[in-house]
Amino acid sequence: MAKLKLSNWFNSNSSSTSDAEPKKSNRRSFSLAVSLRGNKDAETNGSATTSAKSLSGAAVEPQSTSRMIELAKKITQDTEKLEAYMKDNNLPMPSFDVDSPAGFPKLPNEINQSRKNIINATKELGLLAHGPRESVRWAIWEFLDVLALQAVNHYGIAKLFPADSTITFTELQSKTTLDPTNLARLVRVAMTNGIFREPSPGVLAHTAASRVLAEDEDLQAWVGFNGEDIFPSAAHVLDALKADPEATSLTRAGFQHAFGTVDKEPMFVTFGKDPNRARRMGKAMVSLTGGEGYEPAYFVDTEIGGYDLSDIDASGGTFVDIGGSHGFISVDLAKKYKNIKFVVQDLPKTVDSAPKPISEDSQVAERITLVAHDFFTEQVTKDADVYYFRWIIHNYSTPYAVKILKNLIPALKPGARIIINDHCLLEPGQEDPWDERVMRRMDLVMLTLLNAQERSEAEFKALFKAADEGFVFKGVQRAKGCRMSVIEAVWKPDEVKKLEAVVVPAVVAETTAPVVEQAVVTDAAATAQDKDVIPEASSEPAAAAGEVKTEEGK
Ligand SMILES: C[S@@+](CC[C@H](N)C(=O)[O-])C[C@H]1O[C@@H](n2cnc3c(N)ncnc32)[C@H](O)[C@@H]1O
Repeated sequence: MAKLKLSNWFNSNSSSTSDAEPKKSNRRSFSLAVSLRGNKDAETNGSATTSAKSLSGAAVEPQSTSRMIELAKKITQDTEKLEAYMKDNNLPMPSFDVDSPAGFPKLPNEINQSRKNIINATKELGLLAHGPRESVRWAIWEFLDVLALQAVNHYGIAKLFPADSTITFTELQSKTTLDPTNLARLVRVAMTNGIFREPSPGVLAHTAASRVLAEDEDLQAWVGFNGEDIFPSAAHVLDALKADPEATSLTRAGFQHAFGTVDKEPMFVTFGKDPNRARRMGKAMVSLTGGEGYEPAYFVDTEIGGYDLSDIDASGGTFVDIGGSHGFISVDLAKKYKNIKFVVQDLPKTVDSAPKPISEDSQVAERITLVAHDFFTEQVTKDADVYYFRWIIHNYSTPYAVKILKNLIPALKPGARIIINDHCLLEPGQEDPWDERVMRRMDLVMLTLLNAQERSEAEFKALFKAADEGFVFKGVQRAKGCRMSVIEAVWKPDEVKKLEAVVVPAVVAETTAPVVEQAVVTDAAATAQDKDVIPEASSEPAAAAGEVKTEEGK
């Protein structure tokens, strides 16, 4: 196998870039380079160059039928399977009609797989039918779909007329500040995505999609947060990357460049000053976590692959839900496990606004304690059995994430488990294509808003190692159908002492993992040079607003 030096990759990449600014060692590039090297090796092995490839990059067996026909057949087979299931179970067929259901019911795994196959194969077939040049030409116009949906949602157009009636554009515009022409232009683009229809010229009617947008407040918040907070921020990511190629600062992401807050405050602080915006983001998160692949049951319910806490239950142990919001995961866990004690930690405002009691079931409520705690300070709940982070670590670039883990150490007893519940990225092409699209887009959302990131298993492993060698990485597990993974380490400070006693030969193995780990250790060491210094403690008002205080208010 040909050996490729990382430096060659960086050089060849940088020579092809049009931006001439000097390139600093980019912390994220190490893991990317590892992926690139892996793919390149596969290609030089010859396997990938001799046969056709699927959209995910997997080699497709050479066949007499073309890839297009193969995909078309697959679409037919899987659609027939889905339709047969729907008919057999007296379920309504998917349709754009206004009275069609807003989504599918929970489908058996096999049928849901057919549904995913249809989504993936139609995407791939569409790209092939467009051809490369046309695909690229029109891919960049997807922002105009976003623009139309952003405007439709902003003006609440779907809510302006009843689902079972029609309205003329002229009448509709009298209910908005838009003029009829501009209203029609925006709505007609949304119509190309199945949102509204125009049964006769100048007359608007609902579809199932416009109706659900009118009815589902969490979905409105999701579209609003994405359209009005993330979309403008995304348009400024290039500015952010040019100014700070390392992209680790919480106050220099695309968000700050878009909203004029560079070096002033992290996004959560901005939101903390604007209750409407903060509320919209909160509701958007409800919409996301209620969506397919993110349901809490995937962590709680062991029958569908959830995490087993029965040994902690048997010993009446303690589970700490750090940044646990209003404790909904702990409530669900407390219903299942009757002996575990739960501590839900969050910032003071969040703790104060939690429902009281936290559950109607007193056996559940009496075992859950809510505590105001800032995870950028030393952990206050000592000797617990599990320290759990759900949707927390992906909000932070490596220097911050390392700091959060380090803050646990004074509280940890040997054997304590640290569980991160986040996306865990696979190598490109190994994920279901639909899931991969969602997860990789989420990675860019993290970059856009927070200069943060989703991580691979190697990156999580390196994160724990950079925090302390006493965190022994246990691995990653993931329930089928869930996009989130459970990433686990165990605190074993004695292992470090044992390791220190062993003389390690000075041989650098040619595996990829140490390259990534090296990169992250460098991260931690470089922290002190950052203008965005990791705080020792995050005090009010920054902490109350959901984020960290940094040097000079940055
Ligand atoms: C993305 S939400 C995740 C909430 C919950 N774990 C879940 O799975 O939905 C991030 C949570 O972290 C909390 N948070 C943000 N900064 C914090 C800090 N410095 N210390 C403690 N909690 C914090 C927020 O208030 C919020 O509840």
